[in-house]
Amino acid sequence: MSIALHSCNSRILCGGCSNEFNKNLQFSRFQLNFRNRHQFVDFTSCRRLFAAVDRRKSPFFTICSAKDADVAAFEEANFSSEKNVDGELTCVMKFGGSSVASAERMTEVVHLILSFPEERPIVVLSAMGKTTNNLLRAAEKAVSCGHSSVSEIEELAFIKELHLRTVKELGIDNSVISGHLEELELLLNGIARLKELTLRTQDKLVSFGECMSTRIFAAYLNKIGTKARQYDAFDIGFVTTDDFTNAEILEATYPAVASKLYSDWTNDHAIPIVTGFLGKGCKSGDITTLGRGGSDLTATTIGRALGLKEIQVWKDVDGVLTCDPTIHPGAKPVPYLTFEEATELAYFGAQVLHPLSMRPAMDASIPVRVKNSYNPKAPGTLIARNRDMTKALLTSIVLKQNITMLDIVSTRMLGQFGFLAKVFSIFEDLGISVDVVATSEELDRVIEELGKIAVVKLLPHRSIISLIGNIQYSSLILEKAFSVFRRTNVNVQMISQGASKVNMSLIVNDGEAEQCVKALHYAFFESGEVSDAALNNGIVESVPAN
Ligand SMILES: Nc1ncnc2c1ncn2[C@@H]1O[C@H](COP(=O)(O)OP(=O)(O)O)[C@@H](O)[C@H]1O
Ligand SMILES: N[C@@H](CC(=O)OP(=O)(O)O)C(=O)O
Repeated sequence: MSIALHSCNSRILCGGCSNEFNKNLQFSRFQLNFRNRHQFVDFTSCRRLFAAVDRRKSPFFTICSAKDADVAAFEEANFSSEKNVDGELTCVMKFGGSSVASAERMTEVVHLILSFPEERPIVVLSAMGKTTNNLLRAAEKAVSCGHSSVSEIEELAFIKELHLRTVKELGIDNSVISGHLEELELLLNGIARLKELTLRTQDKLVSFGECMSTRIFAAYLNKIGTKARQYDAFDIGFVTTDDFTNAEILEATYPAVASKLYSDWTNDHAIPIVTGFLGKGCKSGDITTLGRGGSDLTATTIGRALGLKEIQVWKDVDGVLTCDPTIHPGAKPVPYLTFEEATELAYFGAQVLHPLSMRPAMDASIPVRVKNSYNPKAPGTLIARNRDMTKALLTSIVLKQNITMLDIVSTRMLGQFGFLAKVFSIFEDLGISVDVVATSEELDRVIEELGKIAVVKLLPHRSIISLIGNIQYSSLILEKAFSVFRRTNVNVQMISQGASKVNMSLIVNDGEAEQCVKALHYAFFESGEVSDAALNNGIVESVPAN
């Protein structure tokens, strides 16, 4: 006899089961619903599987599936009344630094969460306001100021004052963070004594931001009578590489995190409040961070781990916008994006999302909603696998400034093969990504090596303007873009369409870049001229439509 199990939106279906299995179903529903793999198992394996589920209380197993038709019939017959089981965790809500910058903001966010009674969220928080930046500045100062002056570091005083004031205003006991503040000062003292800040120490240091914001938030929820439980991501299974300041999340994270959060939730329904941005190095066992803005990635990782129905990232803007609002205040929200578009946008410099954050959501096909915690009624941006591209022309304009361009001209005979291979192998040997040479030391090493085979010209102070949109209409987009460049008298120095289906990048001088973005934005999103042209060409308008 064969048993078929199927996981679908937090439901486990069990075909051909004996009553014995049905008894276990309630329990296994939580344990088994986060893997999207399918596999048939026979009766004996299934029995063993459930026995193991019972023994370990925190298992993760492959989900098994019957043919769709069998599953549908079985679902109808057995579980039609159980589709929304009360009490399951439903979504992730991530709030960035700006959303939890003060006691007042935290209170608003708490009310916002409670205004969705149908949701049982896992909450991910960043550090309060600009705490991460302040911690980094404090550490820089500690390196040079001498240990006796650490207590005078302005940023340390600011961090202490902000957190103590918040705790006081929320009416919570100081003890939720006082130990962390003391430890933080001790760590800064250590840095000052050693006159050195390693990347490992830097990660430990910035972790205080998220560790404190989540403790304050959870304590406040508990104080007002909503059960909450604080988690440090590095203690619940977020395992990463040991690349301090830019660690990568390892696969083992998914089952571990799901297991921990589900079993705690099953035992006691307290809202999980998880630190964003942090992990634990797999070899070192030390605290790592996921790169700036990494809390978005924490949120999508949890969403995938638990197979939740939605991941919400709450920011201080009405969603992903047509360009950076600090460059052009006329930026408008983009209602829909694909994962691919959101990834390109983030990768090419839109600060609104972490560049790697879409990956887990994409893998598990979980929609990501970008919302404004200051304006919750705004619809925000919905990011999903597909959207209707027939109406999409240009989605967003992204600017990355202060780029150095390298002009590499071969000193060998024209047409000599292998030149490009050599160029790329130099980057590979140095372990440096071609388009992201981050530090000037890296650049010096690259130039030294390239200088052996080519004449290398450094062209600093350049900007990359990325046009994220529907490359199917690339000629129309470029025609419009170039007419803007011509009108504004700007010479484009390089253009790259690359393999991406959604992005075209252009390089201009830094000094001209912002003016270009504004003019492009006007042409594509404000003037209506693209719509006319598009209509003449038999296609439709530029997004967003509103
Ligand atoms: N295309 C864009 N759409 C929306 N915001 C953008 C865009 N480009 C840059 N930003 C900036 O990103 C900020 C939001 O991201 P971030 O500061 O990481 O938020 P949070 O800290 O709340 O997670 C906005 O305040 C805005 O200034
Ligand atoms: N606090 C970290 C992580 C983060 O994601 O922050 P935010 O959500 O405020 O961008 C940072 O500033 O990088």
